[in-house]
Amino acid sequence: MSVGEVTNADAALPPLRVGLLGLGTVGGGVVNVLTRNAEDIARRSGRRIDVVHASARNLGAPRICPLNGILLTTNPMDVVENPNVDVIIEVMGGMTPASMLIRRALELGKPVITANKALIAHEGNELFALAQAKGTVVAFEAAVAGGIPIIKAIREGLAGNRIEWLAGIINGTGNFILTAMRDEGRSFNDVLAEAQKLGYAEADPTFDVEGIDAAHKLSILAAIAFGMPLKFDSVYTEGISALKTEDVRYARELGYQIKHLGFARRHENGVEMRVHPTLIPERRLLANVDGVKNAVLVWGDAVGPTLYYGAGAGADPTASAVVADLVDVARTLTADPNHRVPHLAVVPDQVSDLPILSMDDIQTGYYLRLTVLDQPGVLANIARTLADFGINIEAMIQKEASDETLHLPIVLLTHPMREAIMNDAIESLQALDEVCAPIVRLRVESLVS
Ligand SMILES: NC(=O)C1=CN([C@@H]2O[C@H](COP(=O)(O)OP(=O)(O)OC[C@H]3O[C@@H](n4cnc5c(N)ncnc54)[C@H](O)[C@@H]3O)[C@@H](O)[C@H]2O)C=CC1
Ligand SMILES: N[C@@H](CC=O)C(=O)O
Ligand code: NA
Repeated sequence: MSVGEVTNADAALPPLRVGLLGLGTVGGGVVNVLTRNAEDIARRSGRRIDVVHASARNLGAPRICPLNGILLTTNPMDVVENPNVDVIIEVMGGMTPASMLIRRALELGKPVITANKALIAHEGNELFALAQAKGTVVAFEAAVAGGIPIIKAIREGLAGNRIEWLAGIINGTGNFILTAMRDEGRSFNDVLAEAQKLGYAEADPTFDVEGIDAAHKLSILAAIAFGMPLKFDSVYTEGISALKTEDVRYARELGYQIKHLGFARRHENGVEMRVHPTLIPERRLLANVDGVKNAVLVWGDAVGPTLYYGAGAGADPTASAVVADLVDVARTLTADPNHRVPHLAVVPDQVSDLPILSMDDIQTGYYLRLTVLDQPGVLANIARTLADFGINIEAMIQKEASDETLHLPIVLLTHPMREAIMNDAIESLQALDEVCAPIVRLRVESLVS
């Protein structure tokens, strides 16, 4: 028998029959990967995996994948209810009707694989409990950082560690936009349109550019890293839409890249969770993650830092994660449900609610850009105001006034300080007579390797 043949696997078990909800970027990618790699996948699963039934809104729409042998419908519930479907893959997106369809599948005892981070972030706690009660599973590797196997890495590969913190570039569209704006000088809207064409963006791209998608993903990462329930509503969220190209330029002059970063850290008194544009020293690996690539840095007490890098969006990379979940499901379908890897990395009765720290209590360095009147004493006033709050300046650049208004930009980096104190300091700086435009504030992360 040649290496590619799967005679034994075929003989051992009947094919696993998959119902696919959604035939867009990810759904199409799943069919392509399952078709292209059918033999390898069967050898790993011990059986063939066939998509037998699929739903889409418009059956006449152009597809990126072949549809031979797949029964098609516009009604996703037909797929869920089909007794000849063993496993459901939900790659439609959105809350409704995805939530109702997944719940029905779980009620029927069918394992569900989903790429829907919005749904997991909002309803994961309930969905996991339902799956548990029905002796089945919700798998969601594709929901965080696309093709990077980060859920598996944290839940299984790092299971011996106390995870202290993690930091990640976890929105491919946002990173694609920031990179193209920086390297090609293209406009925000132009690059966003390209990300949409390439299938990277969410159906509502506000989710990408306002940080909501990254917040969904961060809440999932924090839950599995710290063994706590999903708490999407507690993630402090800022996007990239307000970011100015001059700040990207000034940050580079100071030796930093600006990335949209998600950060979660466990402290003695609670957990910090935030996503926002962040200055990262350019020598760090995370600062050099460009385009649609994502990366997640996880710090475990035993292993130290580990870094996971790869495509954060796109058809085949996301399908890679969905199909990996499918192989996991195929391998464990007949296993005792209590022997499966728990949804949130700890056994269900050990999931413990942890308090979430207010942004006032977090501590980072800051980048401030002040627009000031070009007159004597302005620098001294700024330095004195910051000193009044105990804030040290680490670096500064002062530019020429760019026009006859004599307004000039002053850019500062500060040492780490509590956010509440920095807020008060910014209010005082803003009140100075010489400061003539709203102060721009960005956060600086020096913790990341
Ligand atoms: N595109 C990407 O790179 C990634 C996407 N995801 C997630 O995967 C999911 C799917 O994303 P895409 O494939 O990009 O979306 P898409 O818009 O390309 O495809 C969605 C598919 O679902 C169908 N659909 C949507 N709503 C429906 C409804 N109410 N009834 C019947 N069919 C419906 C559409 O007809 C289409 O076939 C989303 O949850 C998204 O957040 C996750 C990781 C990466
Ligand atoms: N829109 C998302 C898709 C993957 O999760 C992104 O750009 O990261
Ligand atoms: Na992933």
